[in-house]
Amino acid sequence: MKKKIYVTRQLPESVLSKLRDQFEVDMWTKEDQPIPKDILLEKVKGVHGLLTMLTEQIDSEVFGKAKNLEVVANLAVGYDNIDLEAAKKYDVTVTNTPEVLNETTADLTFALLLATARRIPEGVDYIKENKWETWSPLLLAGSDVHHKTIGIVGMGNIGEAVAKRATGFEMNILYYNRSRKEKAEDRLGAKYVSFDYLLNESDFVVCMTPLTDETKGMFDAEAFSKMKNSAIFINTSRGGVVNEDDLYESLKTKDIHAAGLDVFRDEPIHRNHPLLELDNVMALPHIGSSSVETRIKMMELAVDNIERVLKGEKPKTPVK
Ligand SMILES: NC(=O)C1=CN([C@@H]2O[C@H](COP(=O)(O)OP(=O)(O)OC[C@H]3O[C@@H](n4cnc5c(N)ncnc54)[C@H](O)[C@@H]3O)[C@@H](O)[C@H]2O)C=CC1
Ligand SMILES: O=C(O)C(=O)CO
Repeated sequence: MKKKIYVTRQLPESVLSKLRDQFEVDMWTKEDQPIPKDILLEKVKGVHGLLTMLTEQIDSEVFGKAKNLEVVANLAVGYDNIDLEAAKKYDVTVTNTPEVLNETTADLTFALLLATARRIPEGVDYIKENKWETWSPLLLAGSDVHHKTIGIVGMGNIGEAVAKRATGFEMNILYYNRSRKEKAEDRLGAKYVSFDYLLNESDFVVCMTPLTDETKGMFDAEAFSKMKNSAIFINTSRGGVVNEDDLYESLKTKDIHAAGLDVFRDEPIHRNHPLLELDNVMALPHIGSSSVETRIKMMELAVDNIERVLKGEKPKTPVK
């Protein structure tokens, strides 16, 4: 009997065909919507492999129902949606998709930084709304990026790729990380500093940490109050690292200058969310790694991980 795999969102057949040859594959296909929890809890019964999106909470309830489960392959590098303790308890391997998305996510992070600093969306709207009457000296004047100080919180794979882009803009690079990254310092000229120093000194504060118990809400009123009034905050990691009420207050009172956000505590962010009312917020719908090439690489890696585990081999990218 073939082992069973359940995929929680419709993925291209070109990627899944590799699995279909060897396993029985079923998939949630409804209108590109996340699978409702009650259906997921039914579907996982009897499956050996689960290919999940970051929209699913894979918690002890799911593990408890999935008696045959051997592997959860998450289509993301972040795995805060998966209860690792429960996975361990039920002896299930968890895999993610690191590295293949580094450059693409760093591109988007830097694009968001540039767009927020130089007010690009406002410029686009200005023309579309037929407001442009003449060139004027301070029309939509933004903040410079080149030669400014960027502070990267979480100097991991993507943090380093962001720093690499900052070198092209001849920026002064500060970073704060759980541990010092001496190789990155040598290669990128980045300086390891304390969290407080980074907040005090940076013109751009970029968050690139995973969401963990430690990082949850680390960007709160106290952190924002330490930033310059001219500081721009960029978050492409996870919304949960930010206290969104505190961010709103800091932006509203111009305690910090602006924010570029790709991620939110609750996704999709509600259209009436106060942050979206602010002119100094640029919001994107969690598209950091979203280029066709990279998303396909992520899918291929997730498929490869599932295949390996179900064949009794070591996966390429297990979550440790
Ligand atoms: N917006 C998007 O579409 C995307 C978002 N992400 C997010 O970015 C995160 C980072 O991804 P990678 O760079 O691949 O991960 P990584 O594991 O290579 O890097 C994370 C870094 O954060 C550091 N870190 C962890 N806890 C910390 C703390 N409390 N204080 C300071 N530093 C801490 C780690 O030491 C590590 O260097 C992912 O976990 C994910 O949540 C990743 C890809 C796309
Ligand atoms: O990989 C992740 O963690 C994402 O957020 C989407 O690529």
